[in-house]
Amino acid sequence: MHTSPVAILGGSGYAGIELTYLLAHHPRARIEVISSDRWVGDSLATHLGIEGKPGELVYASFEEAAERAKSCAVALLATPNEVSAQVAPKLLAAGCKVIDLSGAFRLTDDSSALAYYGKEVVGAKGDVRVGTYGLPEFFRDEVVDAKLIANPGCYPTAATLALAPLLEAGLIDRTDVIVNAVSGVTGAGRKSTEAYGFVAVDQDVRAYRVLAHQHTPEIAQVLSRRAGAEVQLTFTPHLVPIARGILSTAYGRLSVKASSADLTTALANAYAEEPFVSVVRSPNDVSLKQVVGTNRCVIGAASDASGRVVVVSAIDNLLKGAAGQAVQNLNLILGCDEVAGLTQLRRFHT
Ligand SMILES: NC(=O)C1=CN([C@@H]2O[C@H](COP(=O)(O)OP(=O)(O)OC[C@H]3O[C@@H](n4cnc5c(N)ncnc54)[C@H](OP(=O)(O)O)[C@@H]3O)[C@@H](O)[C@H]2O)C=CC1
Ligand SMILES: CC(=O)N[C@@H](CCC(=O)OP(=O)(O)O)C(=O)O
Repeated sequence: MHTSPVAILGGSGYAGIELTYLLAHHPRARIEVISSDRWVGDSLATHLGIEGKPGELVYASFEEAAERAKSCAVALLATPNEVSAQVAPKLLAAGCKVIDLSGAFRLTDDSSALAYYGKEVVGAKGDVRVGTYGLPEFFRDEVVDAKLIANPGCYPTAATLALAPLLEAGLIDRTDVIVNAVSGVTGAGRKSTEAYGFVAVDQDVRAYRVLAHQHTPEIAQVLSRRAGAEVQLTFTPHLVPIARGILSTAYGRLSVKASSADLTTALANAYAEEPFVSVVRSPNDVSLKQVVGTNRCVIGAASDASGRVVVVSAIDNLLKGAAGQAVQNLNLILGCDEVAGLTQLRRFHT
């Protein structure tokens, strides 16, 4: 079967490694070039145990890979924001489509982009300001024809999948939405600083970047677009001592009378045709073990007599929150089955 050549830049990072596993034996894409300055010259077999011909591919320096990527059909960027901001315009100019896993091209509002990502990122983007937001469940039709896809952030994927259908249906008040979420440590990338080391995170839980996290404007942007009016949001992320996974708990207020069953039905109807989103009977039925190692998002909602709404959702930050979603977008761009390469994933349900 015909396979399209793709490039992975940032192949040695947590997200890049997941991309490599997902694409090494993909039915419609083949990794033509992959970058890692730390592993340059080594093979995929050496570091990841990938078998057969794909395992023989060797990591190229970023500089070389970025050049060779220009002749690929699609480049997947699993690089820091400022690196993506700089390289994406060059790849696009050469005719290569880009799926960027960083946050560099997600925010449509320039002042938010500047405030949360800084001059270095915004300045490097040139004329290419923003990408098509690659959340297939909401923007599939745009993704199919996109040249630059801004792959969503991990927290925004979990939070927006949970809340958007309820806001769209006018079931919850858009002026007071709260999201608390916990993330595993891989969410921070391969940082070797003391703050992310085993001793620092083990037996500890903490909130971080309170009222200042870069995913706040991203979640608000997507929810506002779906709701058709501005959504006011407070978002607080927490770091927990697990390797991977995000569990998001969203709070809202009913704007009309609706039972837990009504909310569950609204979500189930919204995602009835979605291969990667499951709606369960109760928020108590959502857990990380259901999703880690898969491209799935599991969602459960409930309301009480006071009008309080709670929606819990879970994803694997490295799959539905990063590499899995990127491959879902790649499948759409390549015109193949959206679930290609994403259905045989492992689950850690022990
Ligand atoms: N981790 C997560 O859960 C998620 C991550 N993302 C985003 O995906 C991107 C990758 O994240 P993650 O895998 O966690 O990050 P990592 O820190 O684990 O990996 C970063 C990768 O980028 C490469 N790299 C680092 N600096 C440079 C540079 N200056 N020039 C070229 N290459 C460079 C590294 O390669 P080497 O050192 O070998 O050269 C490595 O392969 C980031 O933008 C992140 O925000 C998005 C959603 C979720
Ligand atoms: C635990 C942890 O540190 N998580 C990261 C997740 C962000 C991320 O992965 O970056 P994107 O914005 O590209 O999605 C953070 O909070 O910054």
